[in-house]
Amino acid sequence: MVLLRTLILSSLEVYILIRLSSITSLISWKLPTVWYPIGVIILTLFQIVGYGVYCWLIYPNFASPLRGLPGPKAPSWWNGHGARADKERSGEQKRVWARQLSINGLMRYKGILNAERLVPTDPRVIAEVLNKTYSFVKPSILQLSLGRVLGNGIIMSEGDEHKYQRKTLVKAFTPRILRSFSTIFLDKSKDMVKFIAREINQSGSDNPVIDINSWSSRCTLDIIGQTTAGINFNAMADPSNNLLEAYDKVFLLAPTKRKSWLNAVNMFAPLWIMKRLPSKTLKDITASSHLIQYFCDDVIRHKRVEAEKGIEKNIDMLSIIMAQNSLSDLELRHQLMNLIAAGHETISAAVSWAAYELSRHPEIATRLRTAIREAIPSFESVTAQAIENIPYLRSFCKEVLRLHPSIPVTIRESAIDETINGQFIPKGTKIMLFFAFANLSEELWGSDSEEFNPDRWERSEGVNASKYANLTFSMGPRTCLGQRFAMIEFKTIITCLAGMFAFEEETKDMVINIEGKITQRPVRDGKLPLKTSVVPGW
Ligand code: HEM
Repeated sequence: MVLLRTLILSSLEVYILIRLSSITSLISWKLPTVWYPIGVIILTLFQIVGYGVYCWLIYPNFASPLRGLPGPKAPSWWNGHGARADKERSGEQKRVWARQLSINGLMRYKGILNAERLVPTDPRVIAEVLNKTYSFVKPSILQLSLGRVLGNGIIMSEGDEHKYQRKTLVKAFTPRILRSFSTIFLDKSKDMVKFIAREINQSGSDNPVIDINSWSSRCTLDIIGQTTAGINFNAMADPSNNLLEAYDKVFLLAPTKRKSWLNAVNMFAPLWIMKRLPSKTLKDITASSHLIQYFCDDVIRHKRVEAEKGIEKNIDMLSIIMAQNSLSDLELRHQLMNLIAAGHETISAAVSWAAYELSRHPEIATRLRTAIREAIPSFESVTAQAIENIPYLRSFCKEVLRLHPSIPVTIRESAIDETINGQFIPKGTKIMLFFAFANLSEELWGSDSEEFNPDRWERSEGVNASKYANLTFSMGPRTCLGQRFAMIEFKTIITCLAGMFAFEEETKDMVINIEGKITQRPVRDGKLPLKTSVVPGW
């Protein structure tokens, strides 16, 4: 668009120049026609370079209406705080800056090539941005990268389209439907426990090292397949499952150095360039993305045939959405891909964090196991109803999600000139919403806000004191549609895992990285290696 505008402008300028020169006889000789397009190209290039220099050096330093906002001094005159500041996803560095500079409202920093970023540091200001939903939209760069694999489903749609899609999808999340899913949550969680117990048995050791990331990912994929479309991905029984591999590749779940480079290029380069890059990883991603699309199309086709024949199977989200007859098959494919993506990795990350915290806090693990076993006498007798009545389990799960939100940051871009906290925000400004400013706020949660302590949920501060204290599921018109679904599923998986097993770090104070493209989880060499043992007597 910018290029087209510049081209039109340059053509006009060349035309005016030539007209003027002939009128005022500034050019006494006659230019051959071939020079006209060359003139346009040269002028266009000049203007593009000029515009680039303006955005890079002049706008952020001398012209931006946001330049007076408080923020850290950039270490580089040409590259602000660099790409690393943009990549940091937990918000830890931004919280340090806000604390050092006593900023409580809006902070500004310069990212890669001096690009301006705003960071609301007060939970109320984060909420204001989230509530002005259609003024602050998902950035176009995200549309390019994520939209490319997810299609135009509920996650990436905006405005009236989003309202319409949400109204259609919300019918698949009613309490009645969620109740019917609890059997699936339970069956799959129990299957996972049996598979892990078998792995322990076969290892010949009482507490072998098990990759919990792999199990959490496979179990949650099986659950989401069954609940969204009534299909069995079979990821737990078959770890070499095509679809599981495809999801890993598309979402770059265990990024290698090479993959992170591609990821960065993918953020900026147009699709036709990405498609032509001679890279095996990229070809794999495209093939995987196609596999997921074909798979979804196939499921939709089958459902249509079944509906025509009047075959009624178990209830699932896709059937409920299709029964409304309001979406085309292509739209259904996009929604199905969105639901599988949104509901798989998020819970999988939460389960990994839960196991990691259990391994680091044996006293909490013992207390949780005792609470579960007191409420439910044996593994075979676990029921959905019993799970709902264990207060310490609820506190434990909420604390995991508070301290380790599966999606720690979300980005918005102003679609129009707007205001935040009374400050004028020009169109196109990028705003980084780090949930840690709420979830880890000392003001809201006390001086131990960064510690893992499920007991805080019994006290009156934090979430009871402010509705902005826990933003793990975001808020406003785009708040997580699957929040209740997620809580029931999470509690079910943790009941089975923590009720049956004890976890221990592979080595004392094991160093982990926090990785993932959209969700964040604890990782060591691509895995979460925890010593796992069966605790007898259940
Ligand atoms: C621990 C689990 C989960 C967490 C922490 C979580 C968190 C979030 C967050 C933070 C957003 C807002 C993202 C943004 O605006 O950029 C979101 C949106 C969404 N989530 Fe979840 N989620 C979880 C599980 C689920 C599940 C299980 C489902 C469905 C089965 C789901 C479906 C969705 C959908 C459809 C949206 C888009 C809503 C919209 O834009 O209107 N989520 N989630």
